[in-house]
Amino acid sequence: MSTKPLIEIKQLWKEYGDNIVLERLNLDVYPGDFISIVGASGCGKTTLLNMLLGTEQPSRGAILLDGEPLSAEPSVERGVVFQKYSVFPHLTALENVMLGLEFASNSLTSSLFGRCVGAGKQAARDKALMMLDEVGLSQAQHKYPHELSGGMRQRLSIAQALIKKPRILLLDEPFGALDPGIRKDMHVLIKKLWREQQLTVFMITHDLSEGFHLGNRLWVFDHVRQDTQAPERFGAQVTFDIAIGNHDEDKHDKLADVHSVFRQKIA
Ligand SMILES: Nc1ncnc2c1ncn2[C@@H]1O[C@H](COP(=O)(O)OP(=O)(O)OP(=O)(O)O)[C@@H](O)[C@H]1O
Repeated sequence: MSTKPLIEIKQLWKEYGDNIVLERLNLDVYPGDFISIVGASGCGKTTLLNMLLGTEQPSRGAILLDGEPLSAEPSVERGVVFQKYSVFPHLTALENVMLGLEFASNSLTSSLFGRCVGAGKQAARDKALMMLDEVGLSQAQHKYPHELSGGMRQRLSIAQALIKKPRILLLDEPFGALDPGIRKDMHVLIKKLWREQQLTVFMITHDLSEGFHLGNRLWVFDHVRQDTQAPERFGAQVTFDIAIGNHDEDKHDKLADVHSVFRQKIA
């Protein structure tokens, strides 16, 4: 693994009015890290993801990408998948993935709706078909989202996020709404894509086992300081940054060690 951080989070604070959500985060993230993020509801996990995506800005401090301040809006370097599917209901699976390419090229005159014709459109279509194949959806290319199962819709969201070949993938409880069996299939898929596409991944989860199974690092968000009279007075921090590693046997032992400590903190 590279010794140079891909992302540096430096003295980062996020406040909404008087509500201090996050305080003084200092973290380095390396290319190829898969960071699982856990913590109690409302402690700022999604807020951090939004800052990494560029839809929210830090109140103080900075996030650096390759040593440079992160651009103030989403870019092709960062793909995102939410728990609720972010695909468009009136487009087929193939069209949804092609639309992902359009966002990447910053052209709103899309190959679906306008100018991009001929070779360009065919290339976009071929790329989208390959991506659908990667996520196991080639048979469903002409289906609309409402004709897909929950797991298939999340596969489609992942295809849409990855068609732009981002270096960073942001996952906000991506499998939270899926049945356990389907979740397992999704774990296999996301691990495969992480390795093949050499992604750096941030994944919020409420399932500690899932976080351990997928991640090579686990961040636990918690409040170091508490004021019960004024809960908004102190922000959450990353209180533990646990190196989980990549070997399933080691993970199993470590999970058993920390399960009882963190169980009540992440529910
Ligand atoms: N745009 C916003 N304006 C004002 N307050 C906000 C905004 N976004 C988030 N917050 C507040 O920031 C805090 C953290 O919210 P966030 O969604 O990041 O928590 P979370 O850890 O992801 O929670 P959960 O696990 O329930 O999804 C909450 O108090 C929330 O009300």
